[in-house]
Amino acid sequence: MNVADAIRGRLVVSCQAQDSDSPFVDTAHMMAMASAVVLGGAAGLRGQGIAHVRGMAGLGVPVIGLIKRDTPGSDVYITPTVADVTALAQAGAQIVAADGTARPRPGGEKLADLVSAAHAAGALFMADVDSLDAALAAVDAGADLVGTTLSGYTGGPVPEGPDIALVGTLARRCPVPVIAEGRYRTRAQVSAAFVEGAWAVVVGTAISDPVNATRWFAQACPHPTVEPS
Ligand SMILES: CC(=O)N[C@H](C=O)[C@@H](O)[C@H](O)[C@H](O)COP(=O)(O)O
Repeated sequence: MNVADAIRGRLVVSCQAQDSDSPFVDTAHMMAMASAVVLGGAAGLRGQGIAHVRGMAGLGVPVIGLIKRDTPGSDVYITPTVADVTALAQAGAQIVAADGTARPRPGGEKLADLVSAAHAAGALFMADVDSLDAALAAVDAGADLVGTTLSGYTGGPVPEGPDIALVGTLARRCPVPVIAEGRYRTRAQVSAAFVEGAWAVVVGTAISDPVNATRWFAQACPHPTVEPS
């Protein structure tokens, strides 16, 4: 079975430490989290950074790897460069995810350069997009999968819920698997994405980030939470 087929119709869990002071920055702690979600039925993992990707690659399910890094003069922060793509594939990511928006990349590199680097290293390429236009351009550049990961994050306020409508639009217009990702918090949202044609759904924060998930619940309480400094 190829890697894309292994996640078809199934849940992928993104295991990322969103806060620099999260205990899950530590690779051993993150491997405990990743092992737990595999035990619970995650058919794939999405991981950030070489150390975490290398660890997750030993857990027996496909890994979507990315590197988040700020780059001077560019808004692109998910796997900005060709070198990042190669390093992730060499660390064991069978799918490398990178920013697939129309925003200029650092160093003038093109999306097609990143796709070629992934393929040269034996990995598939997932374009994290924010729109139909970006998805179509990514497919033209050779992307193997497109994800709605960056919808809501490239301008204006970040919406509360996932962009399920974009999943449907991409599924109808793109000849590659469409991965629903970004702000999936409930089982109903996951089911709705599959109805719209999602190939797989990625859930992150709601499952694997207890720091931010705790904040959501704490904010619903009548007394404000004072977070430890
Ligand atoms: C926008 C961006 O940088 N998204 C990142 C992509 O890898 C992660 O921070 C998200 O946690 C991931 O996409 C899963 O989404 P959610 O945690 O909402 O389920």
